[in-house]
Amino acid sequence: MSDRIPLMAGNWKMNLNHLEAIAHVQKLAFALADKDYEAVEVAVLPPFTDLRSVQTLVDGDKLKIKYGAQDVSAHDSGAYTGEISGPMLAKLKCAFAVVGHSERRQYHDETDELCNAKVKAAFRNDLTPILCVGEGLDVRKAGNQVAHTLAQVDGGLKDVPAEQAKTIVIAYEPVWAIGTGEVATPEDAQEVCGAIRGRLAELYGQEVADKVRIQYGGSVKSGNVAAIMAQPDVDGALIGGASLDADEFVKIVRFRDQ
Ligand SMILES: O=C(CO)COP(=O)(O)O
Repeated sequence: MSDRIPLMAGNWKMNLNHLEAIAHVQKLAFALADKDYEAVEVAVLPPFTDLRSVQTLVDGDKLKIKYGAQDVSAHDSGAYTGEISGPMLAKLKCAFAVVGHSERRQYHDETDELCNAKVKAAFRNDLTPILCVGEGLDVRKAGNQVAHTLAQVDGGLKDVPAEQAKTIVIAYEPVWAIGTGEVATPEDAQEVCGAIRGRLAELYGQEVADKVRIQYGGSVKSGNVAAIMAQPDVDGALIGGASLDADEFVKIVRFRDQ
């Protein structure tokens, strides 16, 4: 048994405006009890425009739920129209910043080099990066999922010191399993998550590798989360669609009861 505390994070993607966000977090707060937060770290990752409302609610009611952003600029300030900086997110007391989600890699051409700069920007601003990695269907069919994913881990962590690396969260999200209802089998998830931990051990030593939380993401639901979480190198889940349903998300948080 590892002493890594599972991280269940809801990636809302481009869903829920700030009023809906308040209602949703209130529902979660009402349903979740102290014992849930003791067993699992619970986080929501709303769109940028919701973050201030979520912060006000969490601060005002001293909620234990954490929150973060779905992206962060590689730059801390300046002429970067449309970007949101690490200092801005830190000022809103975000705990996390997602980096390199496959939808950003795919639709915004984000490279490993840019993801690396974003990981560093997150660390520079005391945000925990959730670095997303994972292969597409072609790569999976060719059996190259491990090599492909490890190259993304190498790229994202380039020149990141061990002191920082030990606090990163890595999310393995096979692209073919995202929003498709097609879940990787628990064995598929373990194969790649185990390989990621092995690579972290090569890069930073076993002690660091044992501290890093590795999430699985891709069509996670209350019905499949327990089997995935039973894998030794899976330390949480990054949940898209199912995180928009408060009851379902709470069930996922309580994966041990499923
Ligand atoms: O991309 C994901 C989370 O970041 C997964 O999305 P789904 O849970 O909707 O498949």
